[in-house]
Amino acid sequence: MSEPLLQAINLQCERDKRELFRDLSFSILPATVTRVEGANGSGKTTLLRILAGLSDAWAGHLLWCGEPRSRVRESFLRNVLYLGHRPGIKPLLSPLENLRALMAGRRPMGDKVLTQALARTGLEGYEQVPCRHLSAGQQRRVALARLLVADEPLWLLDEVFTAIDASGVAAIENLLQERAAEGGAVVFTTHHNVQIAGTKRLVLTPGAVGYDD
Ligand SMILES: Nc1ncnc2c1ncn2[C@@H]1O[C@H](COP(=O)(O)OP(=O)(O)OP(=O)(O)O)[C@@H](O)[C@H]1O
Repeated sequence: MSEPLLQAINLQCERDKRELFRDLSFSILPATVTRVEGANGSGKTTLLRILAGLSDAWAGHLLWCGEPRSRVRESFLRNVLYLGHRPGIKPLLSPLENLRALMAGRRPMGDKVLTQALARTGLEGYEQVPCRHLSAGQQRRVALARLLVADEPLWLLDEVFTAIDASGVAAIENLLQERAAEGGAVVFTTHHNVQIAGTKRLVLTPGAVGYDD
């Protein structure tokens, strides 16, 4: 069996004196898709932000490729892609400019490849339009184009299906499944009814956590 990319051991998180989770342990293996589930406010976004290294409001241990994450932070950050529940798109910039910005500091990539990624998300003809003139779903698609040019082995995706139409949802389902088939690991949250074969479930409920191992 392959080694885990990410291991969480006895994670604990409290917000405003309310415990969101404790003794939360799980492993994220290559070639897997994991869905984090739970009611509104159960801590899904909080957990993804902790896993992405964007929140310090936790206790416990996180290992990246078997090493304490804090010791290999740079390597971890190079190898993880996080898309938050807001599209993170700059409204004054065009889709192409936004995609260039989302790729900043990563693998250099020419405009031709980025334009093709935008076209695959249905944004052909909108490459140069300021994003503030795009619909909510189109803005979300700009962020999703980032996935099409991603080679990071771990994707952490918070509510990326929001505002996406039915054909877009099906395309993302396929993309995540393909990603896992290529050996990548995907952890995602959604309130949508999403079907991805073989998806593991990590369920956050107050006082208890379920995980398919
Ligand atoms: N920065 C913060 N400071 C204080 N409390 C916070 C902070 N961020 C989140 N919380 C609290 O933590 C709890 C969990 O929030 P979180 O956004 O992780 O839930 P969620 O499961 O993603 O919810 P939803 O399904 O509604 O998106 C909420 O009660 C929220 O108020």
